[in-house]
Amino acid sequence: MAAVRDRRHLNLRLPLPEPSQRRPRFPLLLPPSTVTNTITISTADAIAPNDIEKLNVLGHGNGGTVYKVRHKRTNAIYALKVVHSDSDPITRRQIRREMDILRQTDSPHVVQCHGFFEKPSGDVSIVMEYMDLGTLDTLLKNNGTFSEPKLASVARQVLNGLSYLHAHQIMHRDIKPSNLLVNSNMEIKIGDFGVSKIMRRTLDACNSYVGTCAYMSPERFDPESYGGNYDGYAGDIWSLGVTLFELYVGYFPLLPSGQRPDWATLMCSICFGDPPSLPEGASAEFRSFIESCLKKESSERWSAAQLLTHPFLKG
Ligand SMILES: Nc1ncnc2c1ncn2[C@@H]1O[C@H](COP(=O)(O)OP(=O)(O)OP(=O)(O)O)[C@@H](O)[C@H]1O
Repeated sequence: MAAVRDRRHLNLRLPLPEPSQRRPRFPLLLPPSTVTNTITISTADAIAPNDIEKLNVLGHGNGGTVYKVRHKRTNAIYALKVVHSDSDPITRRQIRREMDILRQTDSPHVVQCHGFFEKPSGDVSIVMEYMDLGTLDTLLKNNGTFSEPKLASVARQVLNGLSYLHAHQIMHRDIKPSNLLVNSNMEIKIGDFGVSKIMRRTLDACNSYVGTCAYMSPERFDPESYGGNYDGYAGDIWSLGVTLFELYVGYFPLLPSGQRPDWATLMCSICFGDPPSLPEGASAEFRSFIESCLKKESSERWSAAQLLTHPFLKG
């Protein structure tokens, strides 16, 4: 197990850089990527960073701090993700990657981006739509577990987002409750593209070890045992299956309830254990849906487009 040999620290989030990765070419017209001191809300309404007032901190991620902000002139509310100039190179690379991806995505199921700016000080910021209920992780902690009808709605929306991303050769690689944003219309949008990857060629290798370990598929933990390069699209589906399972039962399903995850235990559970089974009481449709996401063999896992036709989502 090369993966075991290579890991010395118990770190659930392992964002290793990809030295060979270059900024991708985009098929769509993009805003200028050079240093700019303005935020482009629309071509007719560009605002300077000074036009934005920070209201409060919404959260901290590996990649920086997210603030709730107000546009002073229009009163519009946004979320502003800031990575400071003194952040480590990996973090700075991640926010640039996120900017690159958000520049070319346009889906109701992917968080919308309203602009970017980079201050002369080196701080890099992304202005995003504000999702007023936070993330699915917040909802789980505050409101408890999700019913099957609610999960079907979550699954349908996330799969629409994944289907869009995968059709554009973008793999998210870090699907988990805290990266799925929610608003009070119960719209779910995929966010945090810091470790995502755009596949420039169909046969591009995708073997970097990034993302949050707990939600990683078996073939990402141990690519050698699973035939070499992993399929990142199928990896996103595995992560969605774990996420939905967790929202249903209220705890991370791949470890005994309450156990603190360490890397080795996780790896054994994901790579050598059977996929978890839903508790009694789950419907046959939901059980079948989760099984279709959590096939250990990635080639047997359903794609996002296939899952959108699953009977569980028919209601
Ligand atoms: N568009 C948004 N609207 C409202 N809140 C947001 C938005 N984006 C992020 N947040 C809040 O900020 C927090 C931090 O987000 P961020 O994307 O930086 O990191 P994360 O996904 O929580 O963590 P990690 O980087 O470790 O994956 C989120 O958990 C969420 O609570």
